[in-house]
Amino acid sequence: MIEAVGLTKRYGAKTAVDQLSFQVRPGHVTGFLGPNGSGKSTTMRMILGLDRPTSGSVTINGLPFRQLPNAQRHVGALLDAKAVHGGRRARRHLLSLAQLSGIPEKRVDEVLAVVGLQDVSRQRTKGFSLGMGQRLGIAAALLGDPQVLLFDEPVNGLDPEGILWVRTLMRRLAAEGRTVFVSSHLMSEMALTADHLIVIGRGRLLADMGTQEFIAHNSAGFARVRAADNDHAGRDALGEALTKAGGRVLQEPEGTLRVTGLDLPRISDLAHEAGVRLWELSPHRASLEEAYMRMTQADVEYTSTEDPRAELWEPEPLTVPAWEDGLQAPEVPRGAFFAPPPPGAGGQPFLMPSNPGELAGTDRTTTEDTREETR
Ligand SMILES: Nc1ncnc2c1ncn2[C@@H]1O[C@H](COP(=O)(O)OP(=O)(O)OP(=O)(O)O)[C@@H](O)[C@H]1O
Repeated sequence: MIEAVGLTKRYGAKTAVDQLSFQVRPGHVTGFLGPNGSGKSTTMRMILGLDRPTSGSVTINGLPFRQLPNAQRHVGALLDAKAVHGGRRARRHLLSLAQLSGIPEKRVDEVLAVVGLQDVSRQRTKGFSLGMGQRLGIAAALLGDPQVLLFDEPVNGLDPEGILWVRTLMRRLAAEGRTVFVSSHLMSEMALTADHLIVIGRGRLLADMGTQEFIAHNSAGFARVRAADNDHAGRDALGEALTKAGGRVLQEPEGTLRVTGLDLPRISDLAHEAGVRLWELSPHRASLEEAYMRMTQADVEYTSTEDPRAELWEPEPLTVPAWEDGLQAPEVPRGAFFAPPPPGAGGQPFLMPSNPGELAGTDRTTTEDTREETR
């Protein structure tokens, strides 16, 4: 287990890591996310004793890295795949690392086989592609068969087959009961690989929770409701019924409704009562990328003038339908979830359910389960 308590690092006036406290537990792949410059690498370097905290502490299995006896046998890390002397042959490089830690030579050949570099093991690393370099870095991390593994951007430069391989490897290492801590900017990959997330922004902790719970808490969930094609009257009648029942309804360009504030069974009942045939009634849950963008929005240091991320939230122009005209905007409860107001909504907040699992009956169980696991 890795445990950080009040971990802080300042470089002059710059606070790179600010009072971070978290635990990375064995048996899980824990994703470490944050915008550029948010302090991920600095945190990893402090975990590995390469940087000294200004204040606070971080331990691995109860001890600071530098106090771990034969640390390479306990902790393996990939921080910078390019940090290998280009004139060295891959096997020679691993062999010298092994010898420094008293690791037998046969382990070198084992890890070369694990990462698929056995056929190029006698080549100099300066001829290696970025992906081959990553594989070599992962081999070095695995050398001591450690219980704790840290990977900084391990899939950087890998092709789809390589990415799948890393994902499978991480999950296998965690299933063996190891502690796996991995940073990445590839959200779709993190959603598939990590079961727990630690998210930081400007050096501060933003979230420490299960991946599914993170998505549920930071995404604007809604129900998509589509009346049978050409049944415009039915759609309008349904929209009115949903609004009267307390739902908030927005209309997509082709007429599909986005509904918040009502659960799926209730929407189905209301459609039935209004005599409207439905061709679609589905929960919409945002992706990890969308949830992540939403959470870190305020903590991004480097942005282009025109922020392309805005499109992730509302790619299509939504309209407030006629049946919402003249209605008072519902009061927004504290801690509610928001999406940017759609065009024409007069700047009113788009009310999201106070319980993010509310729209998706099945998701609620998942969220609860994840919370249970987190405890
Ligand atoms: N040695 C250093 N001296 C001064 N400032 C530093 C040093 N190392 C990091 N920083 C600063 O600390 C902040 C955090 O940097 P860090 O590399 O930890 O972020 P990161 O989350 O890993 O970023 P990225 O995702 O871009 O790799 C940045 O503003 C960076 O400029």
